Amino acid sequence: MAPELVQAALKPAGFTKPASLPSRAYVTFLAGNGDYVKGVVGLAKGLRKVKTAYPLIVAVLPDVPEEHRRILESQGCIVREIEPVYPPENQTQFAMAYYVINYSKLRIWEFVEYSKMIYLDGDIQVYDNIDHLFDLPDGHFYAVMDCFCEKTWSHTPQYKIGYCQQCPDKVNWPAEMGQPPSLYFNAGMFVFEPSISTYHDLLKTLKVTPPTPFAEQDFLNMYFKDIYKPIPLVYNLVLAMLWRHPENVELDKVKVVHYCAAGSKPWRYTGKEENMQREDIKMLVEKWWGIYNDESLDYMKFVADGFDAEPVNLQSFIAALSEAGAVQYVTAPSAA
Ligand SMILES: O=c1ccn([C@@H]2O[C@H](COP(=O)(O)OP(=O)(O)O)[C@@H](O)[C@H]2O)c(=O)[nH]1
Ligand SMILES: OC[C@H]1O[C@H](O[C@@H]2[C@@H](O)[C@H](O)[C@@H](O)[C@H](O)[C@@H]2O)[C@H](O)[C@@H](O)[C@H]1O
Ligand SMILES: [Mn+2]
Repeated sequence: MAPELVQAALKPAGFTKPASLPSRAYVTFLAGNGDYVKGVVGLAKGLRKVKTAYPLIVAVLPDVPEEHRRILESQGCIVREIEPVYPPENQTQFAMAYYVINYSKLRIWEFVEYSKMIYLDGDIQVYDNIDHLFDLPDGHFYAVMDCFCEKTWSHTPQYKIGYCQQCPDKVNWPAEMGQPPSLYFNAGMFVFEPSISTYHDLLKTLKVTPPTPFAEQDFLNMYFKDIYKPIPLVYNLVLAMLWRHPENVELDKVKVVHYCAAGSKPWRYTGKEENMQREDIKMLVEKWWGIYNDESLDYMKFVADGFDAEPVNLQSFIAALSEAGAVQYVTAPSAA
């Protein structure tokens, strides 16, 4: 079989990459037995639609039921159970009470079989291929800058004076308040390098860090402050930007949408909350459902379609693999 067919057949139809390629993967986090599993299924199908070359790992807490794990595996995800991570005893009022479970995201630094990973919240959708982010130089923490203008920030000095890093010239940071806040990222999407030493240091540092309203997002911003590098907003559109900083948004260029605004989770969307009747919000929610409901993106269908298109004689296929110098391939589920 022609080598180019071998390559085509090896595209994202569930084959792991030869050991020689750097091991990279997308990773998301799932907790509870509720409806966030729909978000993760949507994410897996969205990554498949944009033809990512990498798998999607789902770090699940023990409370994620077997049935949800099976659903994710049937969508080509690699499911890995993690233990919860709790912050030190505290009286903190988290911006959202459930944020306390988000510290468990820290376990993904332990996934050292991968040299580089892109973390994506389960309420994120990827509409354009972003695999090129894996090629960003090592040694930094890449993420998109957040916005401080939503009520969820009303506890902060910047909110109180109307300062936001998205428009730093609108309200100047008063000298009497010292230095303006360091650049602050949204922790719903980031590019990072798993490392056992960083993992242990994260957990050790957490033990002595009083929790704050944005939980692990605040903690990660503090921890990675010196190596944080902002990446363009197209890689994580925090929906509030649409009404808080429309001048910073070119919606047709956005590659990743983060459905984090109150009422915007597509699988729970009612349209009743503030801003949820906006045309752009309704379009983005519909776009998310279009992928979630697209059966051609279901893993088994996608793989079957991929092979049906080229009736492949398995023996000649394996012979062609060895001809092409390919190492022993093992089929492994992947979101791709
Ligand atoms: O009940 C929950 C709450 C949160 N999450 C995970 O934790 C992430 C962060 O929570 P969320 O996205 O709701 O925070 P937001 O970005 O909306 O502040 C989610 O995307 C999910 O991946 C989950 O799996 N189950
Ligand atoms: O646990 C804290 C969470 O903090 C962040 O969500 C916030 C933040 O984006 C605010 O800026 C918005 O105002 C707010 O709506 C939104 O929920 C992350 O998206 C999420 O992954 C997680 O880290
Ligand atoms: Mn989120």
